[in-house]
Amino acid sequence: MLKILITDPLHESAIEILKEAGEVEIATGISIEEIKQKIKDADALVVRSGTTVTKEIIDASENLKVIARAGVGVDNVDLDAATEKGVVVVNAPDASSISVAELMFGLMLSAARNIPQATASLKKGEWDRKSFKGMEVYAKTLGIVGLGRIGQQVAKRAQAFEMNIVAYDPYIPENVASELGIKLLSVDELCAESEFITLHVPLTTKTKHMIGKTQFDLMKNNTIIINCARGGLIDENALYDAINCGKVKAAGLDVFEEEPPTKNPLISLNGLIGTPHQGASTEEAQLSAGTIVAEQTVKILKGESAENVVNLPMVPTEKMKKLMPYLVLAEKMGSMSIQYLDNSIDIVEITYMGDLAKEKTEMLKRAFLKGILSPILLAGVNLVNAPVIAKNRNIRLVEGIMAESDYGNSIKIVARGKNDEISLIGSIEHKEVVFREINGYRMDIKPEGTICIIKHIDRPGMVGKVGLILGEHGINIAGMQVGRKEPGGHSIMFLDIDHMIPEEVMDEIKKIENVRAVRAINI
Ligand SMILES: NC(=O)C1=CN([C@@H]2O[C@H](COP(=O)(O)OP(=O)(O)OC[C@H]3O[C@@H](n4cnc5c(N)ncnc54)[C@H](O)[C@@H]3O)[C@@H](O)[C@H]2O)C=CC1
Ligand SMILES: O=C(O)C(=O)COP(=O)(O)O
Repeated sequence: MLKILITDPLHESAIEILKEAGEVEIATGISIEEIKQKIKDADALVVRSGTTVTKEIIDASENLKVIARAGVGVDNVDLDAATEKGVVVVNAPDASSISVAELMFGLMLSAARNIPQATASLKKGEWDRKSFKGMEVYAKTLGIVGLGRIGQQVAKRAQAFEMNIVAYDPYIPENVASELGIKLLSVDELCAESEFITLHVPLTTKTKHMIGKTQFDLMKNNTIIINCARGGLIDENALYDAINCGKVKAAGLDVFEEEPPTKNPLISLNGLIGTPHQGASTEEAQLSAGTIVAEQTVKILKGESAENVVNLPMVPTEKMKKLMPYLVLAEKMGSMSIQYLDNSIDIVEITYMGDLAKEKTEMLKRAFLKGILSPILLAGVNLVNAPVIAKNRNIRLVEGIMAESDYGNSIKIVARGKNDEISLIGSIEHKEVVFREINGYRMDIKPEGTICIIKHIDRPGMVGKVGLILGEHGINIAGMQVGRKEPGGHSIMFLDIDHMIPEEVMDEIKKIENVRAVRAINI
């Protein structure tokens, strides 16, 4: 009999579906040590956001085949550890979009009209009609950060309130925004123009604290900010100060950097209203998320394929084994391209060179697209769905082959965004991915961890100036390469560094004379 372990509250209908596939054990609110014990002989683990599925937990399992996340964000599941162990991870990416969008309006209207404070006063027996004067949302500007599934649902509903909608999402094609009647802005412009701001991006190294002191300083007085995505998107200390000084009239938070927010000073502020991570907690969303992942779990346990697979642990065929290092190469090239351009990609030319020109390259194309999409969509992109998601995001891909190459079996890509382009040639050396050319500069880079790319004019002392700034901030440089085409011309500097570079340090480097652009890339 198969064993299915459930460690977070799940909809009854989902439990019923799972019972048909095996013996179900429901153990919510248990410690990591208890999960490690219980998972030993489990075939499936079903969670929501309450359980952090660490490598330690995954490694403690002996039979585990599937981890099901009954919701959207898989940031609580160690995907690499699952893939390494051959465990499939599934989620339900669309199930709660409408519920989250509706909660955002609940919080927005509550904040605008002081509904929670007025209710509390009423319950105390008071009849205070003066203290809770609010503001209309009609004709006000709503700034939506992240125009994905939830952001678009929010936009549609905001139109009914006749709000003026602007958005920040550099990776969304302009026509998607214009069809929704939305003006795309930079995040700083959005902060300066909006009366209401709502966040709908995933938490990544790039989005962490994307709303901090600089953005609060740009806001109008009495801005209302709503966060139903992830706590870490807002610098909570900066929000505390912004509420206290009147920049922010009210914040409506469903999510917090640390949950539950027991020691969070924000909670005591009158300008803070909130809910305990309730975005997906509706009958409809839970029924949908629960049954979707339960059905997927049953399919995987039966050895069938499922639709919402987040990772793709494959048992490679002999042919695939040969291509495997090139799949990693293609994915890293995709990841590098999107992070370098930091904007939507319109067209990619991909050329398979050397013996790769004779291979079936469909999987390489898919791996490249997965590389482009994963840094911005975080979860839910895999080799199966990457081409469809890319098509929906208007990414055009042109493939070609070339028998001759300076680097043997290698891949060349040229990716064009709105304002810039990148070309890369990569190959495999001693089983490792190596980037051999970047924008026509010969290089020898093993793309791993954090890379800082600096475009500059070739002048004496550039390396020293950059090194000094990084050193002053305690950032260690593990390796460095500089490429130039001719003395005194355009150059490119690659730094292999130990940590992600904070935004303010990037800004300092940007200010060095003759520096043209700075990018921090995480691979
Ligand atoms: N409060 C709750 O209970 C729930 C919260 N969520 C959270 O909501 C968030 C959004 O979910 P979805 O809309 O389904 O995701 P999605 O993947 O459909 O959309 C995210 C959008 O963010 C954009 N984006 C990525 N990086 C960006 C950046 N650096 N700057 C600006 N835009 C960027 C992407 O291009 C994409 O359009 C996720 O973090 C998810 O975990 C989801 C469900 C329930
Ligand atoms: O689906 C998500 O990303 C959520 O944040 C919802 O989390 P939950 O399933 O309610 O614990």
